[in-house]
Amino acid sequence: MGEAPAFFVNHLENGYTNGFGVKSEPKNRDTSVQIGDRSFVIGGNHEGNPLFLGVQIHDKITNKWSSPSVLGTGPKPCKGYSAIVLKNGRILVIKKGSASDDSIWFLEVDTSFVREQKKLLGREVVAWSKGVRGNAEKPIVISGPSGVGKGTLISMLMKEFPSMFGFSVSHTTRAPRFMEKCGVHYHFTDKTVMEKEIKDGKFLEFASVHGNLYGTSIESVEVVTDSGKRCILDIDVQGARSVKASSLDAIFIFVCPPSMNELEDRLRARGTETEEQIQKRLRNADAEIKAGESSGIFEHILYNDNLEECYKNLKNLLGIDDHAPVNGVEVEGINLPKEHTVTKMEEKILIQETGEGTKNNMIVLDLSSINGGAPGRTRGIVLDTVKSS
Ligand SMILES: Nc1nc2c(ncn2[C@@H]2O[C@H](COP(=O)(O)OP(=O)(O)O)[C@@H](O)[C@H]2O)c(=O)[nH]1
Ligand SMILES: Nc1ncnc2c1ncn2[C@@H]1O[C@H](COP(=O)(O)OP(=O)(O)O)[C@@H](O)[C@H]1O
Repeated sequence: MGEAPAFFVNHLENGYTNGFGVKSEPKNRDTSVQIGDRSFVIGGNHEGNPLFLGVQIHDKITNKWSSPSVLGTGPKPCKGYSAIVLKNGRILVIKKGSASDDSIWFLEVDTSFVREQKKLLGREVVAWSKGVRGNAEKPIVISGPSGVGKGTLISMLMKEFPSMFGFSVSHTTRAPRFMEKCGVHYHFTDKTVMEKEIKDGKFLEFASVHGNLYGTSIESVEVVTDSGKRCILDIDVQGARSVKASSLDAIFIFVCPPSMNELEDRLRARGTETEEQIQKRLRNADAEIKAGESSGIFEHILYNDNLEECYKNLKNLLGIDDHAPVNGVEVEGINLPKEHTVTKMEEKILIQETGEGTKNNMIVLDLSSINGGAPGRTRGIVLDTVKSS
């Protein structure tokens, strides 16, 4: 058998001067875990925001408190938490007495994503991801040169299977085209606002494309996946490269034109760009097609010559035919008890209901197949109740 049951919601010694700015008793609601020389205290709220649970770090060696940058959307504060240190730089945080779709959270303190963000931001970083039961189907990344037909193919898919696919609405600093709606085709935004949000860790990826800034916010992907739909991202090759390096486990498809002449004709016929912009897009297309075909990012390359044929090939590689079932979200609820103890047994977390008048049921949280992570969602959680006899 593996390691001995180990549980631990350790309160720090009384009377500490904490990062919340006051010398205080640890509050009942605060929870701390120790990793090496550091304690991570989870409680209170983040920068005075009552809707965002706070995180503080205490370094034993320097006896100093610090407030890390907190990335991702974290849990809302509640009546209490259990926390346990997992492998690979994560802390499992269980909200007491919460419904199962909001009870399991992961605070990443030393994962590759967090290490990368630390380097980028030059300061201490932690990142939240929400635990989600089961596995949604992989998001789909579609790239290809401007005018090749990505938008057309995506629209066909969304029209035919409206409850199966959802579009990740990107942010961009380019001006809206005639008929483009903010929040539907893009979130049209200001460069300084977008740069600030990138700095705040709100984006899964971003890139400068044809002279404008484009990016996928973490939220835009979460909105789609949380609704139980398969998320489609229409992003350029640089963005696809970033997504490939992130925790988002996706399918990567590159769409090629039959020829450069045909691409030019399509761009002109669309009538949405000025001559100067068309020239810029055609110049970039060459490099993009080369990168798409040879970068090793894309598992699938589609040639969009005849539209109907290309659409059929797209559906084939996504494993859907005309009678494909509509995928849904699992809704069975298991509420985590307010009073409980938590024990770790290898990859399983045993949550034992305690307290008077309870049935002493045990809930088993199986983390052996989790995937994904911050920023976004940790998927693949299995939750089961073992009734006490
Ligand atoms: N990296 C990245 N690229 C994006 C994003 N959204 C759109 N793009 C890409 O930006 C490029 C230009 O998009 P757009 O201005 O809508 O022109 P279009 O491709 O000709 O329709 C295309 O290659 C898109 O795939 C994003 O969020 N991130
Ligand atoms: N297979 C095709 N044959 C001819 N025209 C096409 C084909 N696919 C797309 N188009 C047209 O080409 C233009 C560019 O397509 P669009 O979907 O906007 O490209 P993208 O999103 O890749 O920039 C649109 O006017 C569209 O109707």
